Amino acid sequence: MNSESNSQLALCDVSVSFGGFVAVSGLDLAVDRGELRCLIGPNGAGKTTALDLICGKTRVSGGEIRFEGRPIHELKEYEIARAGIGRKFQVPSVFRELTVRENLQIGRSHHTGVFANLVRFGGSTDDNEVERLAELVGLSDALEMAAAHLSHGQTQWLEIALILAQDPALILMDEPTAGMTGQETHKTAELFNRLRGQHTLIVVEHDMGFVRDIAETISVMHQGKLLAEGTLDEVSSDQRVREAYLGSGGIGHA
Ligand SMILES: Nc1ncnc2c1ncn2[C@@H]1O[C@H](COP(=O)(O)OP(=O)(O)OP(=O)(O)O)[C@@H](O)[C@H]1O
Repeated sequence: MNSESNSQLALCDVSVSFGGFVAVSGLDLAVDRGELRCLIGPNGAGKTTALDLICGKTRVSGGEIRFEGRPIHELKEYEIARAGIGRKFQVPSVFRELTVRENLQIGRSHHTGVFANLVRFGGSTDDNEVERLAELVGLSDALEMAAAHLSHGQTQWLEIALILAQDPALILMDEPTAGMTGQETHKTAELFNRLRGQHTLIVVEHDMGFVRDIAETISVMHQGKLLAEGTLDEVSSDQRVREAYLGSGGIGHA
């Protein structure tokens, strides 16, 4: 396990309740720079809520979250994004009527105003960066295609490219392979392996085949707490983890 003091991200004794229901309770989690951390756990374990707390979508009721050595749990969502934390939600937020290229051009811009951004673009540095991002996520052949015509998997990759366009130090991904075909899931694992080390990634995922393809350290949550941490083999042979997954068909069927 990482030492919290040296970690890029550290959650220390973090809790949150919703109208009396404790969704996250005394959660400790530490992630090092450049790590690809998988966060798993049975339904309702508090995984999405943990991501919500890190990115400021939900406020902690207790405890502390530190990023790059600085407390962030009292910052506003946009301030946390500016500090270098990007979040991919389950529902993509691409501009469906615009092409992949136009989406990426907007994603590259730090200015607001969609059409103003389109007009001011066209410089070769930005073009190169847009093409590099498209290649990274496997969308080079789809650059001139309207986002509305992309497959589900391609739309998710475009969403990932839009987050990468902001170059966040830490990226939070909530079930990135949900609804993908087996082939799309495999390509997503390849993409994550390419991103490994360049950004810190925290990936909430139920697909254990995908987790096996990308995993280094796995953190297992149960009932709002960190239950176990280790390699996939270590956590899947942990008796407490097996018990937590009872009733959901076991860890392999989470
Ligand atoms: N805004 C909210 N208001 C009330 N309860 C909530 C809220 N958000 C989450 N919860 C509850 O907190 C618990 C943890 O939810 P969360 O979505 O974080 O779990 P999860 O581990 O991501 O589950 P899953 O794998 O099913 O997505 C659940 O019991 C959920 O119903």
